[in-house]
Amino acid sequence: METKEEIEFLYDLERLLIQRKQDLPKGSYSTKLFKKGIDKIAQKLGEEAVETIIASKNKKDSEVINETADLIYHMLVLLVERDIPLDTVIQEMMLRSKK
Ligand SMILES: N=c1c2ncn([C@@H]3O[C@H](COP(=O)(O)OP(=O)(O)OP(=O)(O)O)[C@@H](O)[C@H]3O)c2ncn1[C@@H]1O[C@H](COP(=O)(O)O)[C@@H](O)[C@H]1O
Repeated sequence: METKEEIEFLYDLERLLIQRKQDLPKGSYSTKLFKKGIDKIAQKLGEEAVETIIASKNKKDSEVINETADLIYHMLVLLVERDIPLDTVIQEMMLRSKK
């Protein structure tokens, strides 16, 4: 299973989202979310979670994968909005795995 490249991609995306939040370039969906703020971002995360749940029950794997990708993207946007590094979440999960 490939892991390093995929995890690196998530960190690259986190860095890109931090840039989006700082620069707010036009035509960027992330800019739109950062301009609207935490209420909109949290709402989108909730919607994507519900869509993932629905897909998991009666849809093809490809739809579950699509919805999960939307969910993870919006989760990263939420973490960036809150200035919480992805690292700190992963470190919390690593702590749990040692218990
Ligand atoms: N991974 C994603 C990603 N996943 C989902 N989405 C967007 O999330 C939206 C979800 O669709 P919806 O129908 O729920 O939302 P909508 O109707 O477009 O918008 P709302 O009015 O509901 O907010 C779509 O517009 C998708 O394009 C994403 N937008 C961006 N990225 C990544 O973020 C990077 C930066 O993107 P920009 O900020 O757009 O340049 C891209 O290169 C990608 O790697």
